[in-house]
Amino acid sequence: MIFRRLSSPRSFSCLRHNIRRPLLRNYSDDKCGGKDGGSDGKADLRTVVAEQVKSERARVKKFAVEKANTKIGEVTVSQIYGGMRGIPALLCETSSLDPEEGIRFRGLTIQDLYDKLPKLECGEEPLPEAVFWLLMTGKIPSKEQAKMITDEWNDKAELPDYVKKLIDDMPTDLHPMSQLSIAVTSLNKDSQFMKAYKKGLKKLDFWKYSLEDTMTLIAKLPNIAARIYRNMYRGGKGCDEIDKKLDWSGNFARMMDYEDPIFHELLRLYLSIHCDHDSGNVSSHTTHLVASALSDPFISYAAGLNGLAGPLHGLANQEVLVWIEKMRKELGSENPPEDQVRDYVQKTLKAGQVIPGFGHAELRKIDPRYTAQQDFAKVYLPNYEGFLLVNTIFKVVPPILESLGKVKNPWPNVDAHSGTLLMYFGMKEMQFYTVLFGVSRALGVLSSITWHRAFVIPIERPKSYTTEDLMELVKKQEEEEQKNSGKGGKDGDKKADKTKKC
Ligand SMILES: CC(=O)SCCNC(=O)CCNC(=O)[C@H](O)C(C)(C)COP(=O)(O)OP(=O)(O)OC[C@H]1O[C@@H](n2cnc3c(N)ncnc32)[C@H](O)[C@@H]1OP(=O)(O)O
Ligand SMILES: O=C([O-])CC(=O)C(=O)O
Repeated sequence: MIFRRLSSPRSFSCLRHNIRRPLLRNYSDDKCGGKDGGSDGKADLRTVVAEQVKSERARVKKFAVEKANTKIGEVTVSQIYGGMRGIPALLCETSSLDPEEGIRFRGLTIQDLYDKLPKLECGEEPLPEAVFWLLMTGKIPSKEQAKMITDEWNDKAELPDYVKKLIDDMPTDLHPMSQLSIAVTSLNKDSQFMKAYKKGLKKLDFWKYSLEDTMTLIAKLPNIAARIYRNMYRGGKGCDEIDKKLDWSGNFARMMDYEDPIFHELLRLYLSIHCDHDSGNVSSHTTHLVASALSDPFISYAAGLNGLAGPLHGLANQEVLVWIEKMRKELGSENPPEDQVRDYVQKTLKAGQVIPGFGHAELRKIDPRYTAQQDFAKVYLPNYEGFLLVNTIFKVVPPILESLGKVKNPWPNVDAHSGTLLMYFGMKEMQFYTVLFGVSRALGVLSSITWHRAFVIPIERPKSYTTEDLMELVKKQEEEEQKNSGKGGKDGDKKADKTKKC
């Protein structure tokens, strides 16, 4: 799979051969983006969503009532002990994950994001603002609509003083994901959802106030994350003012002190592709679970961030670089040869550790988010030793994992690539990488909260069993089956006898 960037002449004339361009500021005049985004391509997000909520609510209600008793799956004991793989239990309007093909955002592949979403003038990467519009509405925004999102997020980006102080007072050796989660949690002081709820908000209006909190939260995320970054790695120095001519990613990059327009493009790509991965993954499911108790969007998303901070989930992008750096140190080379990398992989496995960035609980092929990043690297950093090493690892790891005979997916996931790209542009602080993932994930999980509230989905409360209860349940079921097959056997014998007589 090769993403548009490689074949697009625009990428060569505008960016690739002109790397020292000033910051990208304007929305492009090309044909990307359409009238599809809302009636005439001019309607604002709230109007478009309000129209959709009316019609979708009725459609979903009709379906859910008419098909209430239709079975769509069964649950086995192994699924209960095995992390609930494959149990069809969750709703996700914003994206769907096919194990072979990878993610689709509201039906669009990553390639479609390149082809269809509006971009900045001379920009190649999809704009996260446009991705957000897509996730919220299922429609492709016009440039004007994407710009409305940029403008609103820029207007709301300023942090309250108490949040600035809270971040500044945190120890700089506290993991940045913990800092992000704490800062986001503190924002719920001004949650519009909770304020309205306390006054007796009607269920059917829950979504409106969730959407308001969503816009406030996403707008402030770059400011929070960049402040954490500056405190931890720049001695608290640097700019925290929004440049209203820049987009969400451009401002985020600038506040972290990255001026290179190609890094801004990388951030647009990064923040677009990490946004959503259906709702079964830990961060999305956690956010949904907590939100189902009518916790406000700030604390629900903070809960999701805490899940993202685990090494088997989002923290894997940090772990990949930690692992690569250890390998380089031990092998004494920036780009060690294949046979040495192979030995190092074997050594990691023998030590009982996983190879970070490989494998997936749901995907069964190369993650298209990995491929999108690889294509970016092929254009902008083809000879970078870090990228060459990523390619060597890509060659070496899958056959080894396959040979173990137990790994269901030996291929790289999104985390196998992201850190190396950041490293190339000078972001060497690996601990920070998952923060970028977390900022992006807000786009998907917060859109989902709004839609789940529009559909008035109740509090999540699946049934759980003790092992004793489960054994008893299975025993009874087996007895029942035996009894039935016994009956079936007798009937069957009679039928067989009749056939003989005939
Ligand atoms: C954004 C994301 O969250 S993407 C995932 C990021 N995480 C990583 O990259 C960490 C490395 N990968 C892994 O640990 C796993 O592949 C996971 C957590 C992603 C998926 O886990 P599972 O669905 O349980 O994978 P699977 O069913 O293939 O596991 C079967 C066995 O293979 C092992 N395995 C799976 N992936 C790997 C790996 N990359 N390296 C070594 N062993 C692995 C599992 O640990 C398990 O071993 P066990 O039976 O001895 O316990
Ligand atoms: O889908 C998953 O389980 C993990 C993942 O890749 C993501 O959340 O982006």
